[in-house]
Amino acid sequence: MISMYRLLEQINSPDDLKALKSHEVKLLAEEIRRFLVDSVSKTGGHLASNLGVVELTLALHTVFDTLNDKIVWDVGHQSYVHKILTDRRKQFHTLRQYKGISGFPKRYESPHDHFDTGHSSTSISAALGMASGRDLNNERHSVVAVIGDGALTGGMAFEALNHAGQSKKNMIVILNDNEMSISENVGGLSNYLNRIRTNTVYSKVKGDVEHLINQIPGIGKSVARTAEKAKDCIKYFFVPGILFEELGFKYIGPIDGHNYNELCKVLKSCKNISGPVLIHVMTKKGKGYSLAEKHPDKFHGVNPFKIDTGKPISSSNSISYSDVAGNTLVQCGEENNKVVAITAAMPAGTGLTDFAKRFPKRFFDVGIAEQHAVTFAAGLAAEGYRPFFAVYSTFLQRAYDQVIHDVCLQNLPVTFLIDRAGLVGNDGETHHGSFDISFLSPIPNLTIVAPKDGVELEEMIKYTLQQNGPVAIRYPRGTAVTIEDPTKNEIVKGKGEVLYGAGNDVLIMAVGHMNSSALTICKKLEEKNIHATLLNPRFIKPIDEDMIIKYAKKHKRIYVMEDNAYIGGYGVQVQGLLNKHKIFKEVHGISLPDEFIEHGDVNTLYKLYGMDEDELLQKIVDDFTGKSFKNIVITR
Ligand SMILES: Cc1ncc(C[n+]2csc(CCOP(=O)(O)OP(=O)(O)O)c2C)c(N)n1
Ligand SMILES: CC(=O)[C@@H](O)[C@H](O)COP(=O)(O)O
Ligand SMILES: [Mg+2]
Repeated sequence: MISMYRLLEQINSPDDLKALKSHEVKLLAEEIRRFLVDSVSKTGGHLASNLGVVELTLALHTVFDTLNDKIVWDVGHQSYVHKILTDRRKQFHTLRQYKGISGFPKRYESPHDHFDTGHSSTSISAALGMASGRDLNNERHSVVAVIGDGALTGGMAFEALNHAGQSKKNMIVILNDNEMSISENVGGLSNYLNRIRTNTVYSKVKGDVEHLINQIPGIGKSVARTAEKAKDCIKYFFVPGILFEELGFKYIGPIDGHNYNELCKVLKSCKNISGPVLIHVMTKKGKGYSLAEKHPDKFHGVNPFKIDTGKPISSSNSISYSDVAGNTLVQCGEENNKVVAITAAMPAGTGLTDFAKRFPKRFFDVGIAEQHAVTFAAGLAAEGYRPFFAVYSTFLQRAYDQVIHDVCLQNLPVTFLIDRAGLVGNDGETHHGSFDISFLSPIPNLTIVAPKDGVELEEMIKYTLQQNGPVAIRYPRGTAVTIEDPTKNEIVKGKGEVLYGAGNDVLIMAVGHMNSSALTICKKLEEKNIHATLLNPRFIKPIDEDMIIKYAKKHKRIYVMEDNAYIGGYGVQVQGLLNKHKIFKEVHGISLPDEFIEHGDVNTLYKLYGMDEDELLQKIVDDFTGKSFKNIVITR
């Protein structure tokens, strides 16, 4: 039987690709698209972006030798074809699984991966650094950054373009323009690129200028005639890519990003151009799989799905924490017209789609620009609005100074809806929200809360509107659980709650959604005649000193469970409090170790780091029955 991947099976390295004739490469492109859809439909991952870069990646690996030439993939979610062509096709069924290949470039994974990515807009900076290092070493290889139109909206990208244009280093920036970020791309740059794509830049501006001049009473007509004569300078100023040319780049494009032969021709010629070159390629996100072409946003990041219908294999009607946040924000927006919502190019992922539809004037998608988003929110707050910036924990890391300098220092009422706090799973090291408690806790004026479930998340969002300062609310990726709450306490600043109280043996303090498994553990301990108390801190900051001291004094063993790094986490803060009150008891931190956590499904990772129910229960029981008890923070 003829294999579906007759050509692809011959490709075990880029040298095998270079041996193909161009008509064979076109057939190979079709096989790669079939392989991508088939494989990602089983594993999940980033599909549409990779379908859009098949010919581009083939051309790159035809023209360059990536054992010597260096390619940096911005975000890196579109590097699957690169991985398939560089010795990882056979492991592709392990994509993003624990101990499988990563969904992003990883230097540890292959000599063809020259820079790890995952967060957007870093590629041009990294490539310029690599080009500068090359020149200092008197080497001569090529350095290429592949950046999408979405990633180009990130401030870092402009910082790098600015520097590269002036430094005149030999490097190539390939702008992969598919008019999409995760959702529709936004911003003036995106409009500019679209004008280039549709070649209306010059005619649009010429018309605007003439209209403007003719408006000038009296002299307008003669000036218009002068301007007519000067049209060359207008034309020059608005020819495609002039923005990049003015920054010091040689602009090439726009070219068809699906025409392999044209791409090879352009790349070959650009290899020898001195100074920085920007090649503007136009591609279609999702190309070759009609459902992804029609819905590139829905097929940006997918769970395993049925190829014929595009429907997820395991569909659930469960409500996610992001849904709860978005729904609550719509409620708040109905009642308070000062409520505004901000996203940095992640409206769907952060649950803001409904708010955007309901309050288009009070919804802002700033592009992949978290730093700008935070200070933009501060500006809105200074004008009397109540901004909610919904952002993944890991991406908020990029805007740390803006949180301190522009929001908290001025004590402005901005609320950070910190989604994906804790382990996110398959995206791995670059995407886990492992550090937000550690990096936010030292900031004065900032209130930090962690709801135990979806109900409390809703209450906490509403609570922030009664506050006048900045608040950070952290919650995880995934289904919003509901924990029966015996006390049903209202939210009081700086106050936690007792979720389970059965005795003085074990005190567990669980941060946020960790309360769900902590409650199960307490009940199982009871069956083993070990009497536990469970506290839900609710407030990471201000910490509930009275509650902690009161219960710490009474209990023999103290455990803090948090899906945050141990260092700078809540557990360390509790230990500090006990020491301050001269309560010399050890606080056992059930936290993330001082390591970057690899990719894999969340349950596997929690088990690996001793944070799942069974592991934890056993450890506490061992502790009580005298078996040696390692401090739970794992150091491998
Ligand atoms: C700092 C940061 N913010 C947000 C994201 C989430 N994110 C991943 S891909 C993406 C859109 C990228 O669009 P583009 O660069 O055009 O690539 P395409 O998927 O269109 O190929 C976003 C917003 C991220 N990876 N990094
Ligand atoms: C590549 C990227 O950064 C995003 O697509 C991210 O993978 C989305 O994560 P979620 O799947 O948690 O929304
Ligand atoms: Mg794009």
